[in-house]
Amino acid sequence: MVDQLRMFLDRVAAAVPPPDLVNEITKLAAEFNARLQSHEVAEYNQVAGQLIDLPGRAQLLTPAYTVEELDDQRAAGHVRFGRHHLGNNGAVHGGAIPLLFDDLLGRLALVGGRPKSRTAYLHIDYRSITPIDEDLQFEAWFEREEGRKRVLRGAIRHNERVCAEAHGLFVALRPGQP
Ligand SMILES: CCCCC/C=C\C/C=C\C/C=C\C/C=C\CCCC(=O)SCCNC(=O)CCNC(=O)[C@H](O)C(C)(C)COP(=O)(O)OP(=O)(O)OC[C@H]1O[C@@H](n2cnc3c(N)ncnc32)[C@H](O)[C@@H]1OP(=O)(O)O
Repeated sequence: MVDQLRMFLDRVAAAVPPPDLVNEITKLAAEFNARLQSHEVAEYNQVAGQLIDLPGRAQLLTPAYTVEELDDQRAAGHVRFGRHHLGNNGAVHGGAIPLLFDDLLGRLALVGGRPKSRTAYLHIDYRSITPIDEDLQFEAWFEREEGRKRVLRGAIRHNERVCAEAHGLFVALRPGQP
């Protein structure tokens, strides 16, 4: 379902459908929304975003990324942005790139039984165009840990070319802290 929804968002962004088809799809989408509404659960019971074996952990906000290497200091894998994440002229939207890094660095900050943390800051350097519809490689790693503070870095590459780099501070939450 998540794969189909990701594809649907890419198709919606890319298509200029005739009015009859727009009406038909609107009716179908309204029917799906009504059917899902009756199965709504509280945040802590939802599965979207929790399925860590699925690309992008089944969280539709992020692009479908796949983690291929992981230890308690480093993660690496690949990602592909589609038309849904297009900014313009074939390049990924500048807001979609920190979104990916927040997810990657935020997830790595939890690995190895570390307590939950929140992003205190996330700095992005846009080094070159990040293309849509291409397989890109990502890497995330720990720079240092000092008490509750975890400083992580990340990079997205298109083959040998660096597209974007990230530098983030994640602060471990105290018990009961939201
Ligand atoms: C890669 C694949 C791995 C596979 C993983 C497997 C399983 C994982 C499964 C699922 C994972 C699911 C989700 C994870 C994904 C994404 C995570 C995203 C996380 C977020 O997207 S979350 C939303 C955005 N985020 C916020 O909504 C934060 C709002 N904010 C606050 O909640 C507070 O602000 C907080 C808590 C940050 C700190 O507040 P606080 O009161 O607890 O602590 P305090 O202020 O005392 O700071 C303590 C020390 O940090 C320093 N410090 C703090 N902030 C700083 C800054 N900005 N610049 C420089 N230094 C800073 C202080 O200077 C002090 O340093 P010192 O101790 O040296 O004095």
